[in-house]
Amino acid sequence: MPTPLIVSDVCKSFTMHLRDGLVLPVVRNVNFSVASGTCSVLGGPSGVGKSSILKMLYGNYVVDSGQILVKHHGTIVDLAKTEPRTILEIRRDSMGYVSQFLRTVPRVSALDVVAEPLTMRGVVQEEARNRASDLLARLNLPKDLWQLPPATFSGGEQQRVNIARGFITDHSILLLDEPTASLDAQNRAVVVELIRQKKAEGVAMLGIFHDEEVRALVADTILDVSQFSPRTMAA
Ligand SMILES: Nc1ncnc2c1ncn2[C@@H]1O[C@H](COP(=O)(O)OP(=O)(O)OP(=O)(O)O)[C@@H](O)[C@H]1O
Repeated sequence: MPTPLIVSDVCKSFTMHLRDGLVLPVVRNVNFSVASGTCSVLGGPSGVGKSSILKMLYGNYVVDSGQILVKHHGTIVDLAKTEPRTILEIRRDSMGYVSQFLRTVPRVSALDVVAEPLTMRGVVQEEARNRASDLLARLNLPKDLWQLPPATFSGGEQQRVNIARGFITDHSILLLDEPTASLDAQNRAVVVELIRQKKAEGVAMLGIFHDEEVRALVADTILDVSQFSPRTMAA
């Protein structure tokens, strides 16, 4: 499959069980694909459903209907219908996600937080740590922080640990949820360079970037999510 991510006729609504089962439709008939070596950016106004789409694609939100086809171990899997065990396998081997905020684990050093996606896939610890060091250095995280757990790091430092953790793998699909939100100009430029490198390696990326300058530098396509919003359809 030259296109590792295809989203077909996906609909999603939220049911508010504490509000007498009120149903809030969020997106309808979502159709798009992301080709290898490209970065598509989800656009549209606040609340239109951009983050919800990323969360559906990562398997955090269940969809009402439609298909989310991902390339995994040489086959095509419909993530919308597959079992949780396969979703975890897809996350480990095929699809990465850089969230806006780092979920810290007590007592695990920043270096090992970054190295973990590789050790989980069987890379020996020394090599994984070397690759983690390269990325942390590239992202200008001070070396004296590498052995510390990131819980007390600043917002921008935590985000850089998170970016390093997301970019360390060779996943063929990468989802990016505002990876540059808390970064200064120097580190934003590093992230733009990392994204370009992933494109050259053939990775299919889908992201949310509110920073227009970064968006212009990385986006091959901008997908206006308003076209999938029942609210704008009704307006
Ligand atoms: N877990 C949830 N339960 C109920 N409603 C939700 C949930 N997650 C999102 N929503 C609603 O879905 C709509 C879309 O939210 P979403 O976060 O996807 O928008 P967005 O386009 O990413 O917004 P922003 O640019 O402000 O981050 C909003 O109206 C939001 O209130």
